[in-house]
Amino acid sequence: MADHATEMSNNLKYMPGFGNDFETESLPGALPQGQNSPQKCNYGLYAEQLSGSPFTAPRGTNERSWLYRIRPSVRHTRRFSNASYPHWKTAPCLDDHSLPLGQLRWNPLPATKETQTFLEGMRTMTTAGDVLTQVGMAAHAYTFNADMVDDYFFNADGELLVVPQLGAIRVFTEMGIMDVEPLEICLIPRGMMFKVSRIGEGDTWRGYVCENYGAKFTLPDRGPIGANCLANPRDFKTPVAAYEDKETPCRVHVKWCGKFYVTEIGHSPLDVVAWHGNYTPFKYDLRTYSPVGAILFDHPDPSIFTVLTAPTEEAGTANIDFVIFPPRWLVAEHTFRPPWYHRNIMSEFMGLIHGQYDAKEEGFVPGGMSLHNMMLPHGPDTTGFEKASNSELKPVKLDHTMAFMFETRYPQQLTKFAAELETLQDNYLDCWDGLERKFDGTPGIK
Ligand SMILES: O=C(O)Cc1cc(O)ccc1O
Ligand SMILES: [Fe+2]
Repeated sequence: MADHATEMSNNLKYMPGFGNDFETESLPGALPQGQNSPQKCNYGLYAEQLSGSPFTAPRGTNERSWLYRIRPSVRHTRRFSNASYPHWKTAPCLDDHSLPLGQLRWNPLPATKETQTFLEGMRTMTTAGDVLTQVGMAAHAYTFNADMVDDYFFNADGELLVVPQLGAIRVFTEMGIMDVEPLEICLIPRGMMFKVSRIGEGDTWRGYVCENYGAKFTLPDRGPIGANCLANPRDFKTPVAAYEDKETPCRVHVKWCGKFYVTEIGHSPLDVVAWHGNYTPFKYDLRTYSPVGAILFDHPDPSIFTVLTAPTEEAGTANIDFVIFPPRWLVAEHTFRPPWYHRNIMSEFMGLIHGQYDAKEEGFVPGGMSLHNMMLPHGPDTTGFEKASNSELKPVKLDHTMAFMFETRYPQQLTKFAAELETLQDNYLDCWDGLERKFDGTPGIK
């Protein structure tokens, strides 16, 4: 398969379902039947287990896959040397910078000037928690303009939730290939080797990544909503097995407890011919999310738009919620329809994939980012407030919009890069300037 694809491939096959036990082989008979570890595997393949949960995790959260590959992965990680990706930071990271506390918003990362790959183009905006105790997350933004051809990567520190915003990407993992375009997301499990290449033409490919150090992302419970709507399991797509049979010099890059290493090998590590199991990458089309909302009055909490949640031991207190704000009908009567003004114990990192966000029609642009950290007040800008307080409340389709939030229980620490980024908006706070006192002590609608 060529590294630079001109368009998303219709030939790639995916298997539907969230957390299913899948099986797939790219050569007939490559997958052993009835057992995991035959004395000798067909085609001379090596059998290898990849564990995404402790062996003893309860059945409902126990995840592992069996990979049948040309070489065992001990042959893919020979003698590491130190490597450096200075812009990819890991918690705890209390970078020294002089930006005081505040609500923050950025325009998109500037386009890449040098040639760089997905790995080289990763820029950490915030970190939270502590990778050494497998708690917390990092919010990254990326730009890149070159394919990873003979360069491969795995992240031992957490799974990666990739949210392309500009340009489609091909993610070739050990377990198969996913083509992912803006308005789709994909998840690369912790420890899984992969490379990313560009799809289509362009100057810059751009997006966001949430690195989850904690328990894996899963579907939120629906409670009284019942068995359907929100993110439906069948819309999650896991790739079928695909492999590269390539005997050329390659490099495997690793991130492990915040440090980077690289190893030189003479072949591709993406050599899995068949696999079965439930520890897998997947992609998901955000357009298949079925939102449920207020159908009479008031603005519900954004948790109704949770696509995936990464839980902690404390009930209802997520390490990360991945929340989207998709197109939807607004029908609530006698209601201020956009988000209310609020302060939140959770910390909110937001991005805009496409269109406009209803609380901030100006200033929050596609590819942009905002950070409303623990307990910092925020809400609609003055224009949004005036518009929503005075508009006729007929049913309105909120269209051409797709914002998202990485919301974490842990305060998000700004990196020096984010604090000094040239696209930081100095005047963000001005968006609330016009919210003047209306109260004059007399009753009545003002
Ligand atoms: O702050 C934001 O824009 C995100 C958000 C949206 C919403 O509808 C309610 C709460 C909330 O934090
Ligand atoms: Fe908020």
